[in-house]
Amino acid sequence: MYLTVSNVTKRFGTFTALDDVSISIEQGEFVCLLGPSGCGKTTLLRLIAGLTDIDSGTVSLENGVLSDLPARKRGFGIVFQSYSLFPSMTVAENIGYGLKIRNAPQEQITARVAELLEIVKLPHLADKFPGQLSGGQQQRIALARAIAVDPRVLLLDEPLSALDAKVRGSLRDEIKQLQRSLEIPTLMVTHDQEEALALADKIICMNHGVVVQAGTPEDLYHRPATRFVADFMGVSNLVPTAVIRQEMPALLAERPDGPDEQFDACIRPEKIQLAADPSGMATVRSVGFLGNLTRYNLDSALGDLVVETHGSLGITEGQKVALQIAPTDCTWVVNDGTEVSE
Ligand SMILES: Nc1ncnc2c1ncn2[C@@H]1O[C@H](COP(=O)(O)OP(=O)(O)OP(=O)(O)O)[C@@H](O)[C@H]1O
Repeated sequence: MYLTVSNVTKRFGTFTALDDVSISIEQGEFVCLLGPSGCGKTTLLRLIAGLTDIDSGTVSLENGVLSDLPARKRGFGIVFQSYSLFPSMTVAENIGYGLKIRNAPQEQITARVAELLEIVKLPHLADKFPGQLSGGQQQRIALARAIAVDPRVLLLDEPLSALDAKVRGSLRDEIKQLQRSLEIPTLMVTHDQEEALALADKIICMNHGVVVQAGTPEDLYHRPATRFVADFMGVSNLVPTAVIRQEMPALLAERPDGPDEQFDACIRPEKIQLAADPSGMATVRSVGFLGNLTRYNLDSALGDLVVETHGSLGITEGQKVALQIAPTDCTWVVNDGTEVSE
């Protein structure tokens, strides 16, 4: 383990923002902290950065405990959501700032700034001021400033969320490439599951100040542990055990032991096969064209279901359909009471 957070608790007054949280980041790994607003992601990032005090627990880097080290001595690079460049400094001065306060010689600073401007593909903006740049350009410069000092860890707090969709997508790809080529261990906070799936080697999914599940994007998408994770990772069909027992008992094959209320079946929309069938168990309520996908909303004996297919099946609203689901495509998740979001 490179960076380790062990049993960290943080309270604001009587409110517990983080409750006994433990996470780790390996050398060179890209980790996303994912969860809904207010779940404690930013608080965790700030604790790691040294910007907020810890009530109990430790933060360690390569076995050295960091908890008492002030933020500026941790050697971390940080990029925040809002553009946090120094407005009265040029782009070059912003990028060189960290080296300057470490008393690096001017020619070294100049060379490093030029190198970073090339890396973030903005060499022509060296003499501009932040106010003269677009949001995407400012975040690129903030990234360059954060990596200028060869940080031991890169901390990114929703760096893309203030950007429009197109810029966000391209900068996301650039951050990934940059992180891969520099191999800087990176922790990024996001509430966007698509962003986490696209970027992360490991996703740490949080809710109400606790870690609910940590694993690869594939783990969280295909093998969510709870209803909350299944719902947060995308559209899911979550069906109570009792309903499965009655309507499709073959799907029970892989269910863990436990009372019916304990586990629900999670079936991804792309895992359900549809066929027009006048005696089928489901009726098509609506059909949506999503470009590369077609989405079918069904009323069925399993409840409301969403099914997605590549291309169109030629099935229309009001038609009866038969459903085919393989037991291995049915994941069993702990029923934590989460309501499925619309
Ligand atoms: N300084 C503070 N004083 C009191 N409460 C705080 C403070 N900072 C955070 N909180 C509370 O702690 C909880 C977690 O906040 P945090 O900013 O870590 O959430 P988040 O998951 O990053 O959410 P978002 O995505 O909205 O930024 C929230 O309920 C917030 O109101």
